Order: sequence, then C-alpha cells, then structure tokens
Amino acid sequence: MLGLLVEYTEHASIWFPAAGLTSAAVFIVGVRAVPALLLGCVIVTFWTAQHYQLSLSYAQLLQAGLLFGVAHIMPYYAGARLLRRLANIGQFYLPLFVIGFLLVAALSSLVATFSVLGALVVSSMMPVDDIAHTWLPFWIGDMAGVIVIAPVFCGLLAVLYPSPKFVLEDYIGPQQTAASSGYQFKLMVNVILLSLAMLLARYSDSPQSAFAVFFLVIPHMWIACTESAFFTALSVALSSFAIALLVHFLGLMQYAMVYQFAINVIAANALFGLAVPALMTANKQLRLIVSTDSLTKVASRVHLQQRAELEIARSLEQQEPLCLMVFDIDHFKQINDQLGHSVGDQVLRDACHTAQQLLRPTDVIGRYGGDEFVVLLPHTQQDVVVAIGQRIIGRLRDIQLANDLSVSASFGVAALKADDSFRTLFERADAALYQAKKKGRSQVAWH
Ligand SMILES: Nc1nc2c(ncn2[C@@H]2O[C@H](COP(=O)(O)OP(=O)(O)OP(=O)(O)O)[C@@H](O)[C@H]2O)c(=O)[nH]1
Repeated sequence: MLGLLVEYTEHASIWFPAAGLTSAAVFIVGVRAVPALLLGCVIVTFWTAQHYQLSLSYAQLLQAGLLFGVAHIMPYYAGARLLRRLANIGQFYLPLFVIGFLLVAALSSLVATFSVLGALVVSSMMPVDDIAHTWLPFWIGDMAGVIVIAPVFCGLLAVLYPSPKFVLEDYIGPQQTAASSGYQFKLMVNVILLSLAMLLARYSDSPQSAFAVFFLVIPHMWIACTESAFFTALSVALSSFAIALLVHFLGLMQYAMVYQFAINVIAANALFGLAVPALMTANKQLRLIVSTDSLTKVASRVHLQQRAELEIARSLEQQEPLCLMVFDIDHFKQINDQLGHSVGDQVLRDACHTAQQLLRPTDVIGRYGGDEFVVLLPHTQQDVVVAIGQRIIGRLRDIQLANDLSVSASFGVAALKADDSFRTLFERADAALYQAKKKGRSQVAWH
C-alpha cells in the first residue's frame, strides 16, 4: 500500500518497502522467516487482484500468490546468504560491508524484478508486453526499498532474533538504545529542507528544481556522523517515506525518476557515512595506544618526547625554568631473575605509581625503555626536582618484595639551559643518572 502511493506504472512504484522487509527478514531471521513472508505474498496477491480488478478465481489467486512468493523471496534469500558469507569473512570492515550490501541489494532486486514479472505473466496478472516498460522502475523501486528500509528492519529484527551467525556490532559498534538529545532537531532540519526542496519543484517553473532534493545528503551525513547506525537508518527511512508522501500529495509524479534516484543516493551516502564515527573511534584508540605505555600506563617514549619538545620551546621562549629527571630501577635484573618477570612488571608499575603520587598534574612521566623512566617538570627549579627525586627514593623503600629484596632507583636531573634541545637536555640528565649509579645507586645526581 505504501508502494502504491507512488506507483507510476502498473506493478511498479518509485519505492517498494516490502522488498526491504523481505530482505531484512531473510538476512536476520533466515529460513524461519519464509512461511510468514510467503503468507504475506499470498495476501498481497489477493489484494492486488482486487486493486487492478482482475477476474481470477480464488484457486488461481492462491497459485499466483505462492508463485509470486517464491519469485519474490528466493532472490532476496540468496542475496542474504551471500551477504552473510561476505560479512563473516575476517578483516571485513564497514565501508566494504556497505559496498557488499549495495551490490547485493542491486543484484537481488534485479533478479527479483524479472522473476516476479515472469510470475505475474505466468499467472495472467500482467500482459507480457508490459515487461519492457515496467522492469526498470520496478527494479529501482525494489532496490530503493531494500537500501532504504532493510537497515531499519535489520535493526529491529536483530533485537527480536539475536543471531549468533552474524554480529552486527562487529561492524557498527555497540548499539545506542536511545538517540542523542539533538536527534529530533536534526530530523526537523531534515524535514524542513525536504519540504522546501519539494515545494520548489512543485511551484517553480523550472523542472530542474526537482534536483534540489539531493541537498538532503547533507543533513543525512550529519546524522550518520553523530548518531548510531540504527537512528541513521531510521532517519533515511523516514525521509524516503516523507518524499513518497509529498510526491503523492504535491502531484510530483512527473519527477518520479529524480526522487527514486535521490532516495537511493541519500541512503547509500548515509550508510557510507556510518564509517566516519567508527573510524574516529578507531583513531582515538590508536592515538591512546601510541601515546601510552601498555605496561605502566604512563606516557610512551614518543609521546613524552613530543610533549617535552613543546614544553622546552615554550619555556625557552618565556624564559621559565624546566627540568628533566631520568630514573632507572637499581639491580632490576636481580628482581626479575630471583622473583620472576611478573613481579618485575609489578615493580615497574608500582615505581611509576609511587612517582606519580609525588608529581604535579602538569608534570609528565614517560617510560623511556626497559626500567628507565623520564619525568618532565615544567616551571620547576633544579633544587625542587632534586628534592622530589629524594622523596620518591624514600617512598620506593615501602614496596615489599620477597627474598629480602628491596626496590630503589637512581636519579639524574638536568635543568634547561638556553640553546638546549630535548636531546642535549636528556643527555645531561642521563649522564647525571650514570653518576648516581656510579656513586652507589639509590640517590639523585644533577648536572
Ligand atoms: N619484568 C620486566 N623486565 C624488563 C622489562 N623491560 C626490561 N626488563 C629487564 O630489565 C633489566 C634491565 O637491567 P639493567 O638496567 O641493564 O640493569 P639493572 O639490573 O637494573 O642494574 P642497574 O641499572 O645497573 O642498577 C633487564 O634484565 C631486562 O630484561 C619489562 O617490561 N618487564
């Protein structure tokens, strides 16, 4: 009935939501959905015969309905099987999945077009000559139904029939159960833009004004980048519904093809847009991985160096003090050898935690490698840093270890001088650390 609103030739409308329901049902529910879909096809056939005032007996209509059901369901079932297979291939990510979905939607709706038209002809519901001018709008209408409506039905059916064979979250992240607080506003902007574009097509003298509907790509991309996959799919479905209604009520059937293409393009674009938040989240995770040491959770060497270079440039320009402190656990090899590597790992974590408790939030501690750490202390004079190092040494003694072993560390401190770079400052602090080790360890030396 929704399809009929915008029917522009018999048996073909610009948009056929039933194709979306069928393809979503066989994709998510699988073969178990077929009896219900088949029943739907029989009911639709009776209703269609009444709509087109065809004089066929009940037996003929039942036969036609079953034939239509098989012709309609089989291509989408085969497409769904193919898409599931593609989706379960490892390393398959969202943009590729969207391409797979669009291709499967185009192909299965094309096959469904010819098999259904064939079934209609065989059942005497359509003259064979009509195929020539019906197949193209029939195909694009079915394809629009799949691309636009199937994602929403997939979202709903996935809740009712959670499928262990295919986990949607692998592609689109965990589902948000609620839309963001701005979702209604975004939908409203969308509806206003859509109405303006279609009123322009209705009341302007220029037929090209119908193409203004393609501007809807912009609010849909906005929604795709800021809302969950389900609410993106819902907004696309609502827009296509509104377009279909307005085409009907504003009498815009002469531009049916433009709106048919617009619905497909807007939906395909929004589906690709879903990849943007997924990529942003992946980028954030990667940045965290690169900037953090996985064992101790302090800054990584590369992150520390980047921060240090910035702070050094700023301190030199503003002529403010800055110090670098390097420390290394004493006889760490002995701890590893006697107590095992996991105790060694714990000592590294505890040492960092101890140091962090005595540092300010503006100081940056990073792991330089192995058991060596670097602390960047902006706005701090050397004597203060030396005192901080001594306090850390005192606290490290509190860490309890078996075999009468204790934890200590040696510290080297260097203060920033004019013309210093990170490398020269680090070399001086490292040389001071070497002195501290040489003088007997568990002490602070400075350069
Ligand atoms: N448990 C653990 N050990 C590590 C890790 N990274 C490096 N090490 C070990 O840390 C030890 C570093 O020893 P060194 O710094 O050369 O020497 P040391 O025993 O600490 O002696 P001094 O520095 O001279 O006091 C080596 O045995 C490495 O195998 C790590 O992530 N976890």
